[in-house]
Amino acid sequence: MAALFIVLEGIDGSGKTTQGDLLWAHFQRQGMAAVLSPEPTNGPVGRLIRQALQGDLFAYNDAQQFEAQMGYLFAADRHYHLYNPGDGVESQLARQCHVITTRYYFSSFAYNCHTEADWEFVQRLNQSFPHPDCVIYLDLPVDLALKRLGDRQQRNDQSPRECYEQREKLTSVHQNYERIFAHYPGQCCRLDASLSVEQLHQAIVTKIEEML
Ligand SMILES: Nc1ncnc2c1ncn2[C@@H]1O[C@H](COP(=O)(O)OP(=O)(O)OP(=O)(O)O)[C@@H](O)[C@H]1O
Ligand SMILES: Cc1cn([C@H]2C[C@H](O)[C@@H](COP(=O)(O)O)O2)c(=O)[nH]c1=O
Repeated sequence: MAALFIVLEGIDGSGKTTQGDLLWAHFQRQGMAAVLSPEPTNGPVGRLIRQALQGDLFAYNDAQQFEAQMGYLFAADRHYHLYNPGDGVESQLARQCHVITTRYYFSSFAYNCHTEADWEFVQRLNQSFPHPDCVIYLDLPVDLALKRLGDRQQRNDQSPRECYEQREKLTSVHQNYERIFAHYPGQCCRLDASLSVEQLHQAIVTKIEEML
């Protein structure tokens, strides 16, 4: 059985981390090797991205210039994510280890594109990267996402709020996801992310087990 490259996508607060952790634990219980491998990564470019998202880095006044810079950085981080010899996706799959990533190039289209020129630009930056075996889109209404992010922020008031976690941006991101998945040719599964944690986990496991 070939190892799977599985992507979880969705707006901030949709439950990607929660579901990724549960799917990883499911694989472990089944005696299958699996790794959680999020984007942005914890590699050098990923750490730079985190600084930028927390507003600590660039002094762009123009939002489009900021997004173009982020598009380059995310593509560079994705190359590292896929091909770094230590724990890159390619080497994990070669070791028969499933890879569960929260976010992939879909997020670059969703978050870093505002014009048709942006879509073409992000397409060029990511065109050489492989499609995953399956992308699971956790579809959550923006209002519910904002509530969850607020609740999470109250519980972990140490974690800085990131620049994209606000209504107007997440509304635009949600619309971009609709466009992406209306045309995506690969294996894709859209799930209602407002389901309970356990219901959503079971739906994901059912989808993945169809592929094993
Ligand atoms: N199905 C669910 N029902 C209710 N709350 C949930 C559900 N899934 C996750 N949550 C809660 O919502 C918040 C966001 O979840 P999580 O961190 O998994 O989302 P995320 O998509 O990884 O977010 P981000 O993209 O911001 O990292 C957390 O506080 C989590 O406990
Ligand atoms: C991969 C990727 C991510 N982003 C944005 C989306 C999020 O707001 C942040 C951090 O991601 P997290 O899941 O909240 O940890 O990064 C992006 O703009 N473009 C991308 O390609």
